[in-house]
Amino acid sequence: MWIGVVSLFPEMFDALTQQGVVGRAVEKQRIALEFWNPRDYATDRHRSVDDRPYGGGPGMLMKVDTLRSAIFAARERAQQATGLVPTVIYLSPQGRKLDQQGVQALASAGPLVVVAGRYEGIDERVVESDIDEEWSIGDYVLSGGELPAMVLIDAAARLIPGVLGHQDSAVEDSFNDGLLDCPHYTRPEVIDGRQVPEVLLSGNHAAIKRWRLKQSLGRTWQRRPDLLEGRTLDAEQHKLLNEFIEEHAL
Ligand SMILES: Nc1nonc1C(=O)NCc1ccc(Cl)cc1
Repeated sequence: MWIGVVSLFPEMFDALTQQGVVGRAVEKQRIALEFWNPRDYATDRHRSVDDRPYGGGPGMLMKVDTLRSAIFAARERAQQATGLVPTVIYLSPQGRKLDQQGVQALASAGPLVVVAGRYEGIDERVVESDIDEEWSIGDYVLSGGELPAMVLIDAAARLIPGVLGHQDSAVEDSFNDGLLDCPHYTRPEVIDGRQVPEVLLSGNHAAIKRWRLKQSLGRTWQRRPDLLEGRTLDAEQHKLLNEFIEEHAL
């Protein structure tokens, strides 16, 4: 997967590329990550990359010409590297809320150019003319688009074949099948008098699989009933959820 990043702080992305799943994916060339910094296109003595907002008000906006030059360069490179026209993504609280389905769509959308903004925003005409999709990672205000960009890249990278060690860990991840994750346990067997559920020590893999599905269904019902709304459960899942509800009926 080819991802271009437009950012004034490309070094922030070291957090993504220097270790972990995405780091290994970049090393194994499952993901190509390239950066364009608008500051490299600044022509004035101060190398300015911000500009004042029409209509006044506090704060600055990203300077249009340096931002657009960086986006164009990234777009050009994407086509040269992949032969495909990239999808240009802009992260902001005004965007479409990112969820696992959105991540799956972006991970299979061909090359991406991700625009990480700074200051108070970018000119609306740049959004209209150069941005294909605007996405939000949540309803809160951050200081820039770099962290949201890293969230998106990390989530998408996990879905690229061969990126995760054992592929099934991606499958069993919560939200992969639209349910919350089941509880997890590891050594020691007892923590402050709390024991590991017997079934997990039984070696009965069918029972363990069943227990985990029941827990996922039950926790989703308890904590995020909205996730169950758009979903039809098969007979087995209905049975497990009903068992869970009976066991947890107050
Ligand atoms: N929440 C979010 N989901 O995606 N992005 C955000 C966010 O707060 N971005 C901050 C931001 C975005 C653009 C610019 Cl120019 C400046 C700051």
